[in-house]
Amino acid sequence: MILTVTLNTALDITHRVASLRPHTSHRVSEVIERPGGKGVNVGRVLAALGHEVTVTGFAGGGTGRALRDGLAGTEGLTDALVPVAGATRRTIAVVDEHSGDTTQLNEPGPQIAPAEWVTFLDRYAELLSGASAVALCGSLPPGVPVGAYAGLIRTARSMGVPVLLDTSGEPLRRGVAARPDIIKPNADELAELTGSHDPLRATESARRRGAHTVITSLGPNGLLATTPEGRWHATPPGRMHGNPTGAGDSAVAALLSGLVTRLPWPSRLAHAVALSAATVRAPAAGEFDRATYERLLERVSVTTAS
Ligand SMILES: O=P(O)(O)OC[C@@]1(O)O[C@H](CO)[C@@H](O)[C@@H]1O
Repeated sequence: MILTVTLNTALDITHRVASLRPHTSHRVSEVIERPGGKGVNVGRVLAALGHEVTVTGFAGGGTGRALRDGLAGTEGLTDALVPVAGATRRTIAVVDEHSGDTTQLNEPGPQIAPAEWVTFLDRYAELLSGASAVALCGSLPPGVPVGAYAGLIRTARSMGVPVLLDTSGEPLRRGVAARPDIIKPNADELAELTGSHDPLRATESARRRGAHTVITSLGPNGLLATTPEGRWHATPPGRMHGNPTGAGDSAVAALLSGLVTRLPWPSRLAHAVALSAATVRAPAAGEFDRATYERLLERVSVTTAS
């Protein structure tokens, strides 16, 4: 089983508008509501790829109920979310159909009480004992200590479970110092972590700080991977138009899938780029267009980076 952790789960609302203009009102042409938060999206994609996956983190209130209802019945996915008194947040993605741009509004999330955090830690250790890999994903809700991911990484490492971290800011900085197996920042998050805007230098700096492998997402330009076995740049054949929300989560799903099935790095990266691009073609995060995924897989270019 692959375990994904989303401490700040979300009910993702996607609104489509003809053209987004500040200071005006808009008619929404379509509303999509889906269970979300980065690790939840990773879990949904992994389940669609045929993996057994367990999602944990927190869920509460009416939004938490809607999120859990949305997960129920997903084949291969087990809901091990810890109930909390506060309400799960909503995140709003507004897709501008004219420009193709997406604007994201992410609420902060519910206050997590100290006792709820302790309950989560117990559940996490229990779940890890049956996990082949774990992904720690997304922002932290209020009340969760800023060093939370560092502690979760240390627990996973002490139990011999490979751990991937996908977060930003101070939680990323502290998490990296706990030596995760893989981090997957985007170029801005990596620059913030290392102070360097040169992606190759920045990945080396992140590795010196503790990350074993750094997979940097370069948006439409693919992925740059710096691993103990080598460095690669994987690029899609062309630019995809659609909703990019969740594209990074699909890359994480492919990296975990490649990790547990022991795919060589170049193939892992090809899957990650193709799946990511296929997610842009789907209406919401946590979903992908299978035909696009299969078509692109043959056409992703993976070259050695120097
Ligand atoms: O606020 P966070 O935790 O950083 O990101 C949350 C979020 O924007 O990320 C996903 C897309 O990656 C969405 O499903 C989700 O709502």
